[in-house]
Amino acid sequence: MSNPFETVPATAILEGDATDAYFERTRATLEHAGKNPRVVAEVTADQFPTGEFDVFTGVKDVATLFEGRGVDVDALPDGQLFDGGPVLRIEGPYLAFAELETSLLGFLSQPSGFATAALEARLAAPESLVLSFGARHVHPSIATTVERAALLAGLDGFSHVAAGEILGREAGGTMPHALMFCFGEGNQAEAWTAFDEAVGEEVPRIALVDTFWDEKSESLLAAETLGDDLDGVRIDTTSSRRGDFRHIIREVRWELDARGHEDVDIFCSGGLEPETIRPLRDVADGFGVGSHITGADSVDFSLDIVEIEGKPISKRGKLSGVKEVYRTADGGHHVALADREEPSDGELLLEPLVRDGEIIREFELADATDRCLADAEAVGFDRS
Ligand SMILES: O=P(O)(O)OC[C@H]1C[C@H](OP(=O)(O)OP(=O)(O)O)[C@H](O)[C@@H]1O
Repeated sequence: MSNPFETVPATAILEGDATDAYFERTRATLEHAGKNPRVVAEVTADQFPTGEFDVFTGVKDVATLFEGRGVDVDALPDGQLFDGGPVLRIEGPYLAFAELETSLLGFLSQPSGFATAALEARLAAPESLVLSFGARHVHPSIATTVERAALLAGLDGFSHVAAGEILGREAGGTMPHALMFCFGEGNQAEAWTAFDEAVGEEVPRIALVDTFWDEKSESLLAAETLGDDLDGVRIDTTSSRRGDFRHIIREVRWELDARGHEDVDIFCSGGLEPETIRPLRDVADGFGVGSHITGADSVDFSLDIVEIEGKPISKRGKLSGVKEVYRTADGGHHVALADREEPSDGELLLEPLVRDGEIIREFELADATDRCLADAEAVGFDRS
């Protein structure tokens, strides 16, 4: 079978078949009527600033989508934070891109949601190791999307191997409860020893210590078993057994230190949210975050024609006319009509992405991460 998982292939996306049926009917109707007006269309989430910022990403795939199409596209840089107004603008004959709307919005909406949630986790523990562990919660075909969004928001790593091969980054992680089960209760030391003997020396020795006995007992046994080979322990305590999770971590820290294991790090995972990470960041060394990122709401972008044959137009509730968005010196997000005076301290945010079908922007993930973290500071991104 050529498509055993029934996923939409890249060829269908590029050819405009990954579209809502009514766009095909729109093409048939406009061609029948001999209409193909020159338009300006804008992608927005909120017409006016709301005071809440989101991370913009997915624009690399949008550039690929529009390559070779006879239109001009401007967009925010990858990783830019935004709050209202256009994040992307298309100019050209409407039928040059009509069917692309569905994929265009999909490429932006879900990844921007992932990246915004990942930024929340990142800023909940700025000095800690924070890893993306949520690939298991999404369809395998978008695992790379999740992991790229996590890296863009500044997370330190991720778990999905195939995504790592695409992104050019080594996937990481610790060990699953399944490994402990296969050795059985009472044989935890055998499991950790076998792991230490079996995996490459570059792999951190982080023992999972919450499977059968309490976290302190298993942590001390792991330290006694692996000695200086032990890099850390992972505590993934099920919520029904957590109680005062911070106290558990402090107790494990105390008992490890009391026995000379100050170098053994403590990692936490399991249903972690920014509000649960913040109280742990001074007692734990790292966090694995999954469902907070993968369960993020998509950013509700829509594409609206705002000018047609040079004249402003909009549907009720939307704002007509070609706009620009600016980062102001006080970290604000200013939206204004493009033909009006720009704010004196405003930095224009929309930049050329595609010109007459040619991609004219480079995409370096590290640059996007730097931009994301710098802008988060500039705007005072705070979801606490
Ligand atoms: O989605 P989140 O809840 O934030 O966490 C994702 C973590 C937690 C989960 O633990 P388990 O479900 O116990 O899986 P495993 O036994 O494989 O560690 C698994 O280790 C993932 O890496």
